[in-house]
Amino acid sequence: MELRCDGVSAALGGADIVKEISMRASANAFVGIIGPNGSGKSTLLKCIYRVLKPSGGTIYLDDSPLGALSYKESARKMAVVAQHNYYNFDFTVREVVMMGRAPHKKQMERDNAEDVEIVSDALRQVDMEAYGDRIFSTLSGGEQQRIILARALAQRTRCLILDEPTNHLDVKYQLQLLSLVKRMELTVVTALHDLNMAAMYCDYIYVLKNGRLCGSGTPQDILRRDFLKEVFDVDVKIIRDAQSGMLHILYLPPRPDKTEA
Ligand SMILES: Nc1ncnc2c1ncn2[C@@H]1O[C@H](COP(=O)(O)OP(=O)(O)OP(=O)(O)O)[C@@H](O)[C@H]1O
Repeated sequence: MELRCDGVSAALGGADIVKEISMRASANAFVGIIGPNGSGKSTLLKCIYRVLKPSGGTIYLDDSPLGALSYKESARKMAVVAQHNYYNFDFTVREVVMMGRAPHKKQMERDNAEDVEIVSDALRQVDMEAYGDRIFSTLSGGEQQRIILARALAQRTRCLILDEPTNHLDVKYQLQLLSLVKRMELTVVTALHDLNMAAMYCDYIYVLKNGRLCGSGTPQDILRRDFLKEVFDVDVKIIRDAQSGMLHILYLPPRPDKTEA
């Protein structure tokens, strides 16, 4: 499944936050969106997962404009791991993951044996099968994040949208989550802060600054010293591992401002 944004803009509180963004995640590609705080990554993703209506442009899933699909139809094609997940009721973990099955069911249709199996499978994939009966709100931030991924996996979609999915996760589970998603060969669009994770997992990266696209390319194209300085205002050293060819970004502390002395 391909996901495409054609000149997408979004406004919030009367301000233009996302400005004419065009991007594409081809079938089964792992695409990262990076950029400084407030650059518009979440806002663009919210347009993609339909909690925000773009003020301009069109988003396509394959050849269907999102607006032509019902919410249920798009939820059968695209699952989301958003940044904040709160429930007003004390749902168990299993109930939360079962919500991922809703787009595949008629109103009031009961959960069947296949749903139960899919939910158990999703919990197993995120290493949380022992937590099924726990109350979701009592889990730690990282545990909740893994359950929200399980809910998205239980949706069994070909496209996955992730907004900072590694927030709250310790390094083992950061690697586990991104490796799991990568192995599944879905079309993935994810906002990421960690540039080393972006280097490891992304096939292609889009860079946002002040709501505009300011670069795109493979990790090798994008993760360059001068460009990262320009976008993030940080000094870095880029190291390429001789064996794996993998890029590592070493952050250098800011130099003291000479005028301060
Ligand atoms: N409801 C709102 N009204 C006005 N401005 C908003 C609203 N929601 C978000 N913004 C602003 O839009 C800008 C982009 O926010 P967004 O959350 O998309 O950025 P981001 O790139 O995801 O940031 P971060 O890396 O900090 O998560 C920010 O400056 C934010 O303050």
